[in-house]
Amino acid sequence: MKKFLDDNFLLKNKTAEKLYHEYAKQMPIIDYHCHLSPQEIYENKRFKNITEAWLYGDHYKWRAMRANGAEEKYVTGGDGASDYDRFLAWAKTVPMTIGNPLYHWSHLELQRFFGVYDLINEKNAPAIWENVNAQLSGEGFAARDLITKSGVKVVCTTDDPTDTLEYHIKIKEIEGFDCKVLPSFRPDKGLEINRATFLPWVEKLGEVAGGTISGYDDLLAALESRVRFFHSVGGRVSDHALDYVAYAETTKEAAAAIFAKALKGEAVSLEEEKQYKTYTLTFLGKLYAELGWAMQFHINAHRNNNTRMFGKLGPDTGYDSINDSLIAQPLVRLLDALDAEDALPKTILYSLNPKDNYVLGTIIGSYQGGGVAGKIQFGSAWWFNDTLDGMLDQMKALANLGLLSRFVGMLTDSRSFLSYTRHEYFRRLLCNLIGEWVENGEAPDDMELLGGIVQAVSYNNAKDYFDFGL
Ligand SMILES: O=C[C@H](O)[C@@H](O)[C@@H](O)[C@H](O)C(=O)O
Repeated sequence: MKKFLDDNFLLKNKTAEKLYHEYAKQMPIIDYHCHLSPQEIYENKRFKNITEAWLYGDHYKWRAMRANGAEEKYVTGGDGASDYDRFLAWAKTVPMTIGNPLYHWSHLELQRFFGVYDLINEKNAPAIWENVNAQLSGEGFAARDLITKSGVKVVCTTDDPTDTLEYHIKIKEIEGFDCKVLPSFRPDKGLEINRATFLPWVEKLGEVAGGTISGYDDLLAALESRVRFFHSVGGRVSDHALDYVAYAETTKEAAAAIFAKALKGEAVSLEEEKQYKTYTLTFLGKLYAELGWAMQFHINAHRNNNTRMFGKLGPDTGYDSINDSLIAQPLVRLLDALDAEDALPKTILYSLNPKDNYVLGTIIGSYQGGGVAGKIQFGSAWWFNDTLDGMLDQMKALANLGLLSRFVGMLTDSRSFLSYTRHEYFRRLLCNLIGEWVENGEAPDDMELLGGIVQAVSYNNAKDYFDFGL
């Protein structure tokens, strides 16, 4: 029987072991999509205990704790629940997460950052609490230490166009911090024309862009000015949550008329919403292409399902799920509208629904070119799919349909500074997948070729693909 979480964790043959230990393991990390706070990075946040580091913002853990019957006060705090109470509730939950990546991630994080090899459970909780907190209170466990220890060379945070990016600018001045912290342009609030957040956001955009937005031309000019500002601070990626993919034939005049209706507080139909989103997103896509950015589409999330809890806790609190909208036709038409003008930027397509794996894996082949290897990417298994099965399915679909060798690889998409072990998790799976091909005679035992591909998918492809200036 294989020992739990040993050096050859997830590596089931000698070739896989060789590929991981001699090629993947030492590669740095480019985490091109996450939700870390640039302020916490700049201020070099210290964590008062493992609860703050683990449970203050991780809705993956929150979902598991709720499913395990933990009272909400132990999940998201409040009602007098102490940090130790919350940690103990998590420690009681972990053994019940067998089969969920949380079980592996939690133990990997204890091992890699704190040298703790105890199983996480109620019995060991007091000792883990004491040991880890003692380390967190010492040197080497502040936010930037955890990034540096993990070999991270780029962190792309997720930022609203109205953000001042003050912390990204300040971080550039920090001596000796060998990691770029770059903003990602996330203009969802400016696309979601039918949400309550839209008009307040337009007003704020006008303020930061230096002029009242009284029409669609003003909006587009303001969006462009913010894209160029993000670019000036080092931003090279955008990110769009397309909970459904909108496409509708339209014109600038039609989009402008729809925007004018919204400004007046008039109802905008779904068809009009699609027209507004289509024109605005293609406007942005052309700008991304001009600037050499990579455009990310995160598709088919079904968000904030629990109205009662959304009212209490807000978004990204563990009440989301997978959407099952049909994406092929609108997505092809959106991408083709840009490509038709030779203005399709580098694009990374993620869907939360694995039913879309072969749809995305084939759509990307329709728009490759421009002399850019892997220009259009099938993005890594995302959120509910960054599991062993989900990541394997995505990589196998990409290998079957496109070029796994040109994949820009994993990201954490996390709000926790301890999540970099997700890259190790991914790399082990990648090495085992390729190792099995070799052991089965489906790939040559050519370690120069395969080791090169492993290092490319682990780091070098992302280094070449994104214009991060590495
Ligand atoms: O892995 C989970 C993610 O952090 C999830 O919360 C994000 O994907 C967020 O909803 C987004 O749209 O960027």
